[in-house]
Amino acid sequence: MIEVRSLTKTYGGATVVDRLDFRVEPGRVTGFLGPNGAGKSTTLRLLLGLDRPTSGEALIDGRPYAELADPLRRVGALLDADAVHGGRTARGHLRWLAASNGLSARRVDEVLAQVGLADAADRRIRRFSLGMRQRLGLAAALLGDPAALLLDEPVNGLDPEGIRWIRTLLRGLAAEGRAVLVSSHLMGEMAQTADQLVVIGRGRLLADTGTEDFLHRHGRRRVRVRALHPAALAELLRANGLTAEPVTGGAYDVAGTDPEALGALAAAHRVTLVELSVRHDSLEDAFMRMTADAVEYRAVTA
Ligand SMILES: Nc1ncnc2c1ncn2[C@@H]1O[C@H](COP(=O)(O)OP(=O)(O)OP(=O)(O)O)[C@@H](O)[C@H]1O
Repeated sequence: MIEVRSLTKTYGGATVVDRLDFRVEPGRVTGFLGPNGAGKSTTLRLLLGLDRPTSGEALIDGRPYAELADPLRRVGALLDADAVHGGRTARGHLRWLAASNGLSARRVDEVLAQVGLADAADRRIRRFSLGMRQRLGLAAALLGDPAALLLDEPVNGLDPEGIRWIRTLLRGLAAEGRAVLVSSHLMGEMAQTADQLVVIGRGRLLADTGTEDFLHRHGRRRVRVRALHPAALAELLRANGLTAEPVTGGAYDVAGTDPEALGALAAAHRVTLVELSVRHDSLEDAFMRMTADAVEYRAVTA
């Protein structure tokens, strides 16, 4: 199990990770989200013993990474897919990793097949596309058959087929009872992949909740309505004090009401509706709303 307790990291005077507490439970995919610079990579690096906490703890199975006797069997990680020697072949790279960690060479071919690289096993890594390097990084993470996985942006650079493949892989790994922590900027993807979301901003925990619950709490629910005569509808909404946002095609998204009430209102005023439906915010909308205050550098828009 992966756990951070009051984890804090400062660089110079800047607090990058600020008293962070969360756990990554087995059997679930936990999405690790936050704006650029929120501290996600730093947290993963602290968990993997690549940096030391200023205070607090980053634990794998109750111990700091450096104290694990057989780290590759406990936790697999993908931080930077380019951190490999380009002159090696995929098989050569994994064999070296297996040998230096006391793992069998047979396992190398298993993970190459698992990530779909069996046919490219003897090609030099420098000739690999980014997507292939991501797959190789995942193969390395899976080498020790670990109970926990820490993956930093694993879908970076993957095409839609690759993204779908990773989603299926991660869901399968969680279904096998592993704890999977995955950072990503692709909200649509996280909404489909993660059971749980840990959201941080400026190093602090903003949310640690189920994906459905997050959407329920931070996403808005609005009614999309479109009328045969948009001007008549706009006037009706205004006259009834309803907040309506115009969207494409002469439709409006209306807050603070439901389809039944809006339909009845339109009927009572003989406004003919041609569309009436409930719209839920996407995870991206909900995330943007909740992290708006925590964005370190917000783009200035005209
Ligand atoms: N070794 C370091 N020395 C000084 N500052 C650092 C160091 N590593 C990270 N930082 C700073 O810590 C902050 C958090 O960085 P981090 O990479 O953890 O964020 P992130 O959430 O992973 O961001 P992104 O989504 O952009 O990858 C940034 O402001 C970064 O500049």
